[in-house]
Amino acid sequence: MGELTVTKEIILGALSTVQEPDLKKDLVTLNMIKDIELGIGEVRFTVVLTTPACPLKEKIRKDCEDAIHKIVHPDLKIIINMTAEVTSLASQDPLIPGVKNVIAVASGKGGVGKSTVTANLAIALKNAGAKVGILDADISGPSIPVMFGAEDMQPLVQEVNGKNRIQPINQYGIKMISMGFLAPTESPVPWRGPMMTQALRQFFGDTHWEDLDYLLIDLPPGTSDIHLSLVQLIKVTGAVIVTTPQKVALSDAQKGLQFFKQAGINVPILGLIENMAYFTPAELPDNKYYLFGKDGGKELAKKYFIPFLGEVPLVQAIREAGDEGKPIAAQEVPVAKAFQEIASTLAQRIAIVNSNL
Ligand SMILES: Nc1ncnc2c1ncn2[C@@H]1O[C@H](COP(=O)(O)OP(=O)(O)OP(=O)(O)O)[C@@H](O)[C@H]1O
Repeated sequence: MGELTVTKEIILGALSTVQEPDLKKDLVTLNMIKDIELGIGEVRFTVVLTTPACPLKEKIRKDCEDAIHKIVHPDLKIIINMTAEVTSLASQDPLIPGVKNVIAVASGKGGVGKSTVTANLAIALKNAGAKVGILDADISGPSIPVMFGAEDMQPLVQEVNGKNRIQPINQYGIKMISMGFLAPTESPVPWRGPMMTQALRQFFGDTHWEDLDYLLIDLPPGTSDIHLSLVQLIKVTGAVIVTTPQKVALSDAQKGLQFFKQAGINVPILGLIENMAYFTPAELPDNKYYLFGKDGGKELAKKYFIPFLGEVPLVQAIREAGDEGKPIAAQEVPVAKAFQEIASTLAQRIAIVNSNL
């Protein structure tokens, strides 16, 4: 490569022309370039993405290569190590110091598949390499234990730093806590508001969550005392709204999202997911039947200027997987891809919200 002297500053100069497409700033300003090492005719460095689920990973890699080839030298060999460090809000909550992001998953109407979506998104984020937990905040009607085939499991209580802490259940790599692990589900306890708030506080503060990139909160349907307690107890990164496309569900979803948007609560809406968007029979995978109407979720997202995170079809396998206790995203089937894509888009949105754009 002749007389060329490449320095770290020259490499940084080239990389400062590469934009992070979502955050709209260059990689150097965003502090995403680490460990530059120069060798003979080659350069190595690390790009630290804001989430392992980043869908733009390959684009960013290619943009770095192109910038260096164009600005520094066309023949320089470039070895890039792509890693990720999930970002969090400026101050993490002292009640859960190791948890980077708290994501509320809400719906207006019951039965739209909020718990199913929570369970599958958790697994999809974990599959992408993130550390994920689920807090089942549906205190009086928990469904997470059944969906994870963990209804007979009981969390241990262990002393950590002189304090008794609940050890979350770990199933398929997801840490989780639910009232379903602690109280018998067949004899429903008549829960009152303050008791629920107390239980929720324990789920956050007395559970040994350790380090998590994303803690997903499966909220009860509607807007309840629990919703209010959640936003009062903890700093929530953002909320995801799950709806089905039919009118009754959409009008309830609207109420759900208005709850988070109201003054004094101000939780950013990360986006909307349309579940049961269309029916696809297993034997005719290319056929789509819009049983509940078409694009209702998309239109609602448009109306409220919130991102549309994606759609999940109504397929028998999703219901069966939930009933069998192994969410579909944990299985090697095509429909798992829908959750993987939504999880990437969601992770991207979280990074954007955290960068205060
Ligand atoms: N995309 C889907 N395809 C097929 N079945 C689904 C789908 N999404 C959810 N289901 C099924 O619908 C039922 C309700 O789902 P789920 O319990 O997740 O809803 P929910 O909104 O959390 O309900 P709740 O009112 O208890 O909060 C479950 O049997 C689940 O397996």
